Amino acid sequence: MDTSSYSVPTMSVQLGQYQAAVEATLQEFNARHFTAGFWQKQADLWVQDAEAQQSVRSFMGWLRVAETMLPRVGEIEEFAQEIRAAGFKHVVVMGMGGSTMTPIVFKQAFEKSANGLPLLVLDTTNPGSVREIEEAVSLPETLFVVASKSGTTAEPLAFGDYFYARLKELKGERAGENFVAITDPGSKFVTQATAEGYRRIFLNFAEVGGRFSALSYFGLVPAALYGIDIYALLERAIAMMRACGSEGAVADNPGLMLGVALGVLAQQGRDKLTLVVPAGLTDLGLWLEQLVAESTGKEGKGILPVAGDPLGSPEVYGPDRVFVYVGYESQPDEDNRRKVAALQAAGHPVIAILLRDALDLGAEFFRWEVATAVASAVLQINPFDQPNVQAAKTATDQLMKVVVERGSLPQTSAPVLTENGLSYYASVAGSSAADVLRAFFQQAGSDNFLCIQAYLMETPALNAELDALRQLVQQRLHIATASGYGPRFLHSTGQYHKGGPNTGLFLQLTTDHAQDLPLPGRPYTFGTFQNAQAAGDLEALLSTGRRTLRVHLGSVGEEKGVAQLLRVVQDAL
Ligand SMILES: O=P(O)(O)OC[C@H]1O[C@H](O)[C@H](O)[C@@H](O)[C@@H]1O
Repeated sequence: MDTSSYSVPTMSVQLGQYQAAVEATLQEFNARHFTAGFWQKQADLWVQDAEAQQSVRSFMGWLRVAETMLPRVGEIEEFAQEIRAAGFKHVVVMGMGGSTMTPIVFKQAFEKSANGLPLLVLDTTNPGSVREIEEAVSLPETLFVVASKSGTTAEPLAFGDYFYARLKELKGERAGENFVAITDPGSKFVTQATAEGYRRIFLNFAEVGGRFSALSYFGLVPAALYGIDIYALLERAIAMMRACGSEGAVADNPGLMLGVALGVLAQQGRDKLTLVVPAGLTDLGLWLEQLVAESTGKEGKGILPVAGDPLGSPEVYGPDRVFVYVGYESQPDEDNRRKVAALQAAGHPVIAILLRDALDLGAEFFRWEVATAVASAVLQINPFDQPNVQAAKTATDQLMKVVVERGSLPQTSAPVLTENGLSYYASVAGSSAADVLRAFFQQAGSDNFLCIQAYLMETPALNAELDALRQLVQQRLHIATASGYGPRFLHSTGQYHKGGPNTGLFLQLTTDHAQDLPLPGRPYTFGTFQNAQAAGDLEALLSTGRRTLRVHLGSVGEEKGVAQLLRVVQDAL
């Protein structure tokens, strides 16, 4: 294959006063032949402890996975053809974190091609969202792709069991025809999928970690089913590999440049990677959040990707930002570009990447994977583990044990206040909801961020309300804001929240789930599972000394409850 005809997407890096510091680190890295060591998986570039070094070495399979996958394109495309020929009309990919982020990006960035199948992604335990997917498809004509590297993650197993039981009611012993697994060789899930007669099991690669798996079966199987030219995606990724030094010394390594810039900026306090994208690329933010936050957010260090923050004028930003614009060469995207230019003129560091078309995402996945690993070397941390994600999972597991034994979640401590049906749980107090919120937000320092954690059903209306809440906080407090739906963010930015610097204010939103959904074979519902995940994470946040406020919307209703909260925040700030 000749990929030499592909150039990689352009990137401009304007660092202002940080130029000299970034150049000094680049020179130092080049002087010690960092790129050569990187491709040789030299683990002491990141960590010095022998066990941690072993872990680093064992998760670097992503470096060459695009090359490994290229000869397998035919096999994946034949499979997609088989699915179309069998009469399937929909594809639902189910999983968490790295196992579903790439299909989410593809679905938004690409138009479904004429021979592709409509694609939906399920990555939440919210009963309303599960029901929404069930109602959007014709079950017998739907292919369910259960994607889990470890094969032990609770959510994908629950999704698989739920839809398998539904299909069994409709097709009896032939239910497995509608199911495909993507998992690691030898995972427990291989045994289950085999026993249940899954149509196909794609075995991925143990040495490719979840958030670095975009260019493996996890990204490529859904892409091919959706009708994307996966050969072209890989060709562009391989062009980027070469530009990043996979075949020997290179002069301007775009992954090294980006990674050193982000790492050095974070060290200098510019640790909020604020992403600016046109409408068709907003979900790239979800992918980047997972890659960057989960890889770097540990040991009190890290880079926080801020996606979906309303883009303001320079005066609303503190000196904790680096702005990264990712857009299309051919799209003017005037409003964003004008604002980014103003930010640059005001002295903020700005990095801009221009894609020719959506297939360039193949190259960008690889650039960002390299950059994340390089930034982690600057910060001297292991990019491939996620120790604090486990803490929340363990707390949730404990709570679920209680649910199994006693039939319901244990009582939490009493709220500090209940007003108009909303209950407030916090370490700060007040005689009204506005007082509680004021006290909560008064804790914010200038380099802090607000993180909204919504264990609710994602809808366009709720998204708009959460955006309005973020905008209000940004305008009144001039701090970064982030927002995520639980449990999705638990497998992504959740690592940074508990393992990164203690600069977050966490606003958790939960509800009673008036319309719940039973989980087959388990003595609990999706709603209880989701609430246990919220409670488990709250415990993990508190145990690492994080400042939290949980607002339980009870039976007020999700959109109505958040609208009410927004009005209280307006009064409070
Ligand atoms: O693919 P799985 O093994 O099911 O893992 C899904 C996700 O779960 C974990 O929480 C990790 O933190 C993520 O990095 C991972 O992508």
